[in-house]
Amino acid sequence: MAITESLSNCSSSDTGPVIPTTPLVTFLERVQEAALKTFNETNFDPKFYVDLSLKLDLSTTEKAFDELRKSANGSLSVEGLKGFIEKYFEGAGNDMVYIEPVDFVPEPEGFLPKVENPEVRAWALEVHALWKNLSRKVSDEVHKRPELNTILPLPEQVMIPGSRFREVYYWDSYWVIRGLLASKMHETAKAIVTNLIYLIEEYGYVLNGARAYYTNRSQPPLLSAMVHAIYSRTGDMQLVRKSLPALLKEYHFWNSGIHKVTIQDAQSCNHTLNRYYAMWNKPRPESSTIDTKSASNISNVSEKQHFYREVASAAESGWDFSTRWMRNPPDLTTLATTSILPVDLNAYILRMELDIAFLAKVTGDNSTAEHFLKASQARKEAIKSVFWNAEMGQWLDYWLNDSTCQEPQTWEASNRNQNVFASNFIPLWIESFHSDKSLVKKVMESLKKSGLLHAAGIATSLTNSGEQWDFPNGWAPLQHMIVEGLGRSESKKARSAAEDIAVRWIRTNYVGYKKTGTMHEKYDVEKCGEFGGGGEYAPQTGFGWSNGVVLAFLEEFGWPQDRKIGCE
Ligand SMILES: OC[C@H]1O[C@H](O[C@H]2O[C@H](CO)[C@@H](O)[C@H](O)[C@H]2O)[C@H](O)[C@@H](O)[C@@H]1O
Repeated sequence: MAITESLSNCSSSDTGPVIPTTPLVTFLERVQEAALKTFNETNFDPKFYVDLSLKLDLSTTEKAFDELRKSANGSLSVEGLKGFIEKYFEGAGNDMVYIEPVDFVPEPEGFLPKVENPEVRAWALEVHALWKNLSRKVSDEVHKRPELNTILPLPEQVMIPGSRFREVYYWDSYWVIRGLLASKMHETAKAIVTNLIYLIEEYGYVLNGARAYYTNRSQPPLLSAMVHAIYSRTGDMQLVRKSLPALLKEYHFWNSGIHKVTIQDAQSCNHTLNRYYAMWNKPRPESSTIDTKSASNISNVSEKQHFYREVASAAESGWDFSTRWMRNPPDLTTLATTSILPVDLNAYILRMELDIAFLAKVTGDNSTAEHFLKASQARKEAIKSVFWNAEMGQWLDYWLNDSTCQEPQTWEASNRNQNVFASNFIPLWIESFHSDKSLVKKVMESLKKSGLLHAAGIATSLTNSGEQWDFPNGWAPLQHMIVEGLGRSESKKARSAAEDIAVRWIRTNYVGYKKTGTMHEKYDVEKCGEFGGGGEYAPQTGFGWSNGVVLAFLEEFGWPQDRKIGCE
């Protein structure tokens, strides 16, 4: 359903805050632009250039670049630019150095006790060993001279997703941590949380990723879920005490200003819900050349800025990019992320409220616990009233009439986005919903009929748009949240549906690994053993959250001796 006509025009002009980036990032974007023109590569990756570290200070490097351009009359030669990059920059990725995880052992005691099949066990140990490939710490050089680098000087070791993603990412870290817990690597899991807390202390929220060009947005907020998961395994009270002030600060970030919207429902009740809203209105530095091209047909300056904000806000959602955020799919220029109240974001914030209530209670802070419990009850009502569609048995994203005009907006049934996305099932992940047996039954039936379930897992959407957060791609985090929601229900049928999806997902990851020797960032749910594609960058391997979800699934469901592991 294309939503254009009913929406007023004032949403197309740009308003909202902008967090300026650093002069280094701006300079690296110039190098990126020059590299695209000069190298003319088919596989050009703009992110590579904004990940470079300087050998000398910025003004010296900038001066040398300007001189080079002047001497070449603006048109650089391949050798000239290559020589300049070699002379003035460290290689991308040198800012993060390998570190042996302190708690890695090749076969941890009590590792995946329910995995009986020897082939699967051997593979699970190989996936476990991949933590060694992904383990990094910020180099001493960066700590000495942070201004020469776009990597941020994190205090502890991290797990990176892999390949072009050479830095820690916010929401990826939740599934990395779930995998680390299955691998009994509790210290590494805690170190990741310490880094994310550091980002909240420095910036007020957890950044999309730990680079200077990600300071204008966050990502799906799952820090509370990380702390909850680690505490449940380790009982570490010190971690809880250290995390709580940061979680309160993060909660404030999401529940104030631009991220907060009030909706009046059909019964005239006001509800507060949240949306993604990046504090940026220029091309994303890591994809500057791509965004500039995408916006090339938009001539009005304010409309261009608005488009860039919608692009960055889609990146904040973690679903970059998807028809989910487009008024006229698959036209990327119609991205309207800030005009949507997303089901999944609000489920995550409900989870944050419940987690904070739980964590406050264990520290004995009953008044904070009470306050957040109340907030969670209000949000549960809001999710029911604004998103739930009983006929479809799904929670639907809600289109705001406008992203800038007066509040409260009045809820209208026609503003619900009736298209099917995996996110329509994410509330199941939250205890408040999966504890309701009849609700789970309804949602599970809906999932089965939705068209999302395929041979190799749950598709992201039903639209094959060429974007990576659409059909036929399946992503580990989405499989995990839906499976965990169904699996934690009291319904036997839901638990068996959960296991069925997990088995399909494990099989495709296994066969893909055997074929290519690596784990992938996303998979094609129509073809068992095939990795996914689409989007603005080449498919990536490594891969943090895929490894984490396979280990978490194997820990939960095991693998019997006689169950076949190949594609069916
Ligand atoms: O460089 C383009 C975009 O890449 C990131 O997004 C994708 O990778 C992330 C790391 O695995 C993942 O968290 C995200 O869901 C993916 O879509 C990055 O997060 C974007 O901000 C960036 O523009």
